[in-house]
Amino acid sequence: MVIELYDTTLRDGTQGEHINLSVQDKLLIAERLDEFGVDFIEGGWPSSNPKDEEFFLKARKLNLKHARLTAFGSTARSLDNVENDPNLVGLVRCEAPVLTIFGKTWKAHSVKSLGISDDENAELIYRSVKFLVESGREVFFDAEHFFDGWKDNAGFAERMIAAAVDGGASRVVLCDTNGGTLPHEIAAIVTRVREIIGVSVGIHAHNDSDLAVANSIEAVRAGATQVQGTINGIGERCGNANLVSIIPNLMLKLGAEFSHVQDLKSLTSMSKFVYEILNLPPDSKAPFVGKSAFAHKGGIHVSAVMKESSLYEHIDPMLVGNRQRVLVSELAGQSNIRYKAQELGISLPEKGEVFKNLVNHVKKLEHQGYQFDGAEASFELILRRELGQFKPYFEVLESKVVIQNGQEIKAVDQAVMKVMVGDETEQTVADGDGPVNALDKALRKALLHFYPDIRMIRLIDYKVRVLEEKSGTSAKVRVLIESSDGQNSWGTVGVSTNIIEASLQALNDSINYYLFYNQSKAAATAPASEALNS
Ligand SMILES: CC(=O)SCCNC(=O)CCNC(=O)[C@H](O)C(C)(C)COP(=O)(O)OP(=O)(O)OC[C@H]1O[C@@H](n2cnc3c(N)ncnc32)[C@H](O)[C@@H]1OP(=O)(O)O
Ligand SMILES: CC(=O)C(=O)O
Repeated sequence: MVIELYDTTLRDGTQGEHINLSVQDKLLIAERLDEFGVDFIEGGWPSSNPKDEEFFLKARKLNLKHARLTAFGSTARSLDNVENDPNLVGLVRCEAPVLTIFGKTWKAHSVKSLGISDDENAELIYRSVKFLVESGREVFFDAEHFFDGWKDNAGFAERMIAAAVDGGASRVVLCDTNGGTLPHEIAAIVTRVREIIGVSVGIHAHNDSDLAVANSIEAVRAGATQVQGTINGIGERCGNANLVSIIPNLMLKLGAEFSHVQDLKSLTSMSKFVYEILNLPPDSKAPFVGKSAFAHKGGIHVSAVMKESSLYEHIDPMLVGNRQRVLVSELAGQSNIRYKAQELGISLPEKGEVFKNLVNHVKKLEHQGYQFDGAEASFELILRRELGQFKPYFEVLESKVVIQNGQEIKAVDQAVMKVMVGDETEQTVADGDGPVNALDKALRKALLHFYPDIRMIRLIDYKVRVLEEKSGTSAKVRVLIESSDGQNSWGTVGVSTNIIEASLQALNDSINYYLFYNQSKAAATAPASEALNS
């Protein structure tokens, strides 16, 4: 079965809260969708705003390999003015080869929203579609609220899609506009429509019941041959059906084919690309493409996955361009440690006390508040230290932070740091914007003389979590920091009742980790750590 992929990220996707795309953003996403193999790219509603107008103007220069650009709009506003309706005229003028218009197929909408009779609504749909078809375009009809409309008054709903087909629509796309329909209802209604209509049927589902992906798949199983949706499921309210999940489910589980999607290896990078353009953080829990989609934490799972991945993975992550990961935490068993060691290229004995000791050590530390699944670099240092492969590059002998309050002049905090490297000691003072910044600066300043490369390290994220809220200001805190050298990033952790001390632990690990890899690199040992590339 060959299914048409219709992407509406650039139209319905932008109806989602916090989503805003510039014309340039839209052009970039359109090119990427084409590269991936999407059949139809709905670029926007040309007459509804100047941005979409400009997009269609500029999109004429896109060199799309497979995809056909599609413009969206509504039926005419009035039967008196169909041929001069600004929205329909705008669709014709935008020069998109395919035009999709939506019309009312739920009687309540026709009556309450448009205030017209059944005959008038059917006529509005028929004449709007016909006008566009006569302009020489292919026209798809989005049957808005079709499932709610059909359940309320099937005769009305079916009459409206028949009017679209009479007008020349080549696809009737059944829309679950309010997203409240259940999968078994979708299957039954799509089956019924296929029996009575002479054109291909599509599905456009919204996710208000968290069922948009399931509903789209049910529609395909019932014979729909076009699937509409958005990348990462963005869209009005709870979003549209997520193509990033629909595509691999259809291809890998149902054996469906798409005309231009050859393989799915670029699915994960396409999802990330769209998040990047949207300036939104990727959803780590996203099925198929999220960072956690194939991340195993429980020891039982890891033990089995090491024997055979499919025991706890529904597909091979590489098929969609993702990868398997193993996390180390208080829920780990010896298998997790063995896996991480293998990943780091560390050879360990098959059996032995070392695993047991490490598991117990990690569990104890997590009980104290450490969290290693966000701080894999700190875990790696523990592992290597236990194996005698790592010795700290420096020792902090003394640290002191002076917090200044000033109302008239800008308050600047100051840190004093004394470190020992080999037999040498170094003492420095540094000012900072806040105590942690002062501490960070003082530590680097003290070490720079010994390790000039550490000037490359940047702190890119700093998170503090209070662990025992009931203890008030004497509560333990966990500090997680993410550092980067511009190419790689790594996470480290510190825990203490003193936020400065917790921060210093995390900073310590961060610098030690960097130095370890930098020196290994110098010694031509390729770093294999996941943490370094997370
Ligand atoms: C299910 C969907 O997602 S449909 C797409 C929804 N997307 C959007 O609305 C985004 C773009 N929309 C817009 O920019 C504006 O709403 C516009 C330009 C389309 C219209 O703006 P305005 O003329 O100011 O009208 P407004 O938005 O207040 O109301 C919508 C009008 O369209 C009418 N309308 C709604 N559906 C249809 C339809 N299928 N056919 C014809 N008219 C329709 C409404 O009845 C209402 O008309 P009224 O003002 O005479 O009551
Ligand atoms: C057309 C459309 O976007 C909908 O009915 O949801």
